[in-house]
Amino acid sequence: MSTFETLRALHGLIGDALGEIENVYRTQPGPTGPLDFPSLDKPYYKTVVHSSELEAAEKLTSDPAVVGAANRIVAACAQLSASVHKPFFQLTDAMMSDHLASCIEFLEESHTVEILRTAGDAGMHVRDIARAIDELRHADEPLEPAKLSHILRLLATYHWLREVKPDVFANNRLSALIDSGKTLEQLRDAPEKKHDGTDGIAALVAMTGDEFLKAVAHLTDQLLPTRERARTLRAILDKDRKGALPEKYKTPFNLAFRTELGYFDWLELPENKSRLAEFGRAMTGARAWEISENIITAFPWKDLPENSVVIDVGGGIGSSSMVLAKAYPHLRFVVEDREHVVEIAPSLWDASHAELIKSGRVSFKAHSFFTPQPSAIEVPGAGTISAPSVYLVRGCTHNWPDEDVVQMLRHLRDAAQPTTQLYIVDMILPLACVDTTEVAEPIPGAVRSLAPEGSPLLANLGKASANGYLLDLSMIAMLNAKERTLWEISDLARAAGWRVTGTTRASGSLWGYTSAIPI
Ligand SMILES: C[S@@+](CC[C@H](N)C(=O)[O-])C[C@H]1O[C@@H](n2cnc3c(N)ncnc32)[C@H](O)[C@@H]1O
Repeated sequence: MSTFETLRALHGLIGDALGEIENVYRTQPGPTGPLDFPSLDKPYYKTVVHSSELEAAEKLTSDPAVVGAANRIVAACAQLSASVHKPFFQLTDAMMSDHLASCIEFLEESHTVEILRTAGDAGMHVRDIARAIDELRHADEPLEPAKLSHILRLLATYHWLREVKPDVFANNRLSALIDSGKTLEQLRDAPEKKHDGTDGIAALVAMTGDEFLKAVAHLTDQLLPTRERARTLRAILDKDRKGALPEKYKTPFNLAFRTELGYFDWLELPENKSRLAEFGRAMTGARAWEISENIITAFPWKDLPENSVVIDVGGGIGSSSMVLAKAYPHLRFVVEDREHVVEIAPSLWDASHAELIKSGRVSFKAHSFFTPQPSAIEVPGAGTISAPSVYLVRGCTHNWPDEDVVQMLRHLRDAAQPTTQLYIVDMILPLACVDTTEVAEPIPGAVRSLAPEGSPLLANLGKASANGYLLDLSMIAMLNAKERTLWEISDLARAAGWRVTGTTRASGSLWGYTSAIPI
């Protein structure tokens, strides 16, 4: 294929995929004609009541056909850009992409999205935005409107806001995503409650914009410790510490935050109290990586007998258990996590979930997954059981190095009955080429490529899947851990005494739902 033929094929893919999306919308007529795709210029606030037409249009964006076509568009556009953009501009865009993350962190931390919500489509002048930020933050030093306008313009350039007219900015569909839904009064009077009772997206921005961003910046320093720049940094840290310890800079996170503690231990320091609460909220926000209904249908929950017990291992504040408990009233959930987490978890749920906790359908228990499961578990409403029907391990294996994952799964295996199932939910990273890995035992659900047969797209859909590889690097930087391929997960499970029996992928994302049974 000549380059022009490849470019034309990518262009054709975009046109075809757009046609598929239009078809889905055309077959779902709204009250005044066919539904239109949600506009990038129009904010869609989750806490505001919308017209039934807008809501239907928004809902359709999660339709599997739409998600699939949208991913092909994103992949093809990125490949086209990379092909035709001057390489130097691609390079500088990439090398300074952290600026965009910093500006989005600023947007969240300064409550600019909530301020702009009050201004509506007409937007607000940067002078007034700066004044409003100062007021909300009880600032001693006024924020410079000139700097603010440059931050907001970078965001507008990347479609994260709109510059309506010179120095006047308004929210759009992307910025509205990080709206906490709180009023300005609430933010002024109790900023520490900004993320309480929210979908956690704003908390996810706070966590990734602070901890992840700073940690990843030290990746090369940590991996290539002898390079001169890294030596300078370490010399400063060692001086602070008065004598280096061999293990202290195990992760880029340790270098960035000048700590010898692992991330989770560090989160439990008294000075990180708000970060710990934010982490729990951010995990709720991380659910947006998958469509929340996916976990409801990804495993055969409905086939489990009445009063079956699911242990949500490393379940955090219970984000998955709450969704499942609402969907399956016949099941009982025990959320196990670290003591500090389960202590605060019940207080973080709003009234609509409190009943699940009060009735005992969802209970919390302090337990480290690196210690053996108890041989008898007291479950409210189900009595004493020796092993649950299911161990659910969501978003945990990616937090740990291989040997720790084997230990975690081995403890579950040791406590399991022959009928106990293990459900692992984490990203499953495809390769960037067609997967021709030769395996002794094929796994039902494994795929060789996510791209349409014969298309010039990367087998993992490139940019459309990039968030999985970005999260992978975040895990390396924060925790010396990683996201894994299906074969890596399967090998670790086997080493711990489990056999992977199948996997499915969330529509349009890299989230994978993997089932295993005791060997
Ligand atoms: C990425 S979060 C996932 C939380 C939850 N499963 C979810 O999907 O929202 C990882 C969880 O592992 C918990 N964790 C870390 N170390 C643990 C340990 N030794 N024992 C139990 N849980 C632990 C953390 O507190 C955190 O809640």
